[in-house]
Amino acid sequence: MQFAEAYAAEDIVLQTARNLALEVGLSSVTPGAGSVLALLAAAGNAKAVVEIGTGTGVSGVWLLRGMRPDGVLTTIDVENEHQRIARRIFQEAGFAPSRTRIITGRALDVLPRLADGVYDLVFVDSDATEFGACAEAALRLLRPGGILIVNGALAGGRISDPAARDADTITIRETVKAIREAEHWIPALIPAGAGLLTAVKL
Ligand SMILES: C[S@@+](CC[C@H](N)C(=O)[O-])C[C@H]1O[C@@H](n2cnc3c(N)ncnc32)[C@H](O)[C@@H]1O
Repeated sequence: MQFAEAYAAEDIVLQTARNLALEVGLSSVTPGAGSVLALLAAAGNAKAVVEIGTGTGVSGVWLLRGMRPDGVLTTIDVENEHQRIARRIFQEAGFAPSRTRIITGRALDVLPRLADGVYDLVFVDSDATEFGACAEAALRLLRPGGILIVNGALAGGRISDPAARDADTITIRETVKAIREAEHWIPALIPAGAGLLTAVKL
């Protein structure tokens, strides 16, 4: 696992974004998880991507690096201050402002305003108690063949501990189960970083 994380080398821009996240008390996707985001964005030839939980832009930069050169990342966060940092990071990473659509607001208020069936990838990395609702929204937003990725799917190692009954773990457990059982998803749980629940929409 350590080797896999170290294999995904991060440049100075990503290191800066990661350090700024720590300064404001935020977690970011690990380098290993980030490299999976770039891989899946590239494999899906992603042009239109939705990210829920901009943070300071670590995952956004990884996604943009995997997306098509004309792709647009729509990224949502409730905290304007986090997005202010992310905007600077995207610029420092060399992405034109036209490559990002940065929307400030609560995910469940913003997602209904986004168009149906036109997105290639939806990445969820915000409030765990809303993961189920975000996954449902993703089903509407994604085109057939589009990819859903939910970060934090291992619930900090608590996912398989039946004694863990906190709200976050319960929602994550229910979301992981619902996606495995639904006929419209082809799922895989990738144990990179905090765990990436990944599913392709049929
Ligand atoms: C773990 S951080 C995201 C890190 C980012 N994806 C990265 O790897 O660089 C979670 C972010 O979700 C935001 N957030 C929390 N609840 C939210 C909600 N209901 N709607 C939108 N954003 C939310 C927080 O403000 C925070 O910036």
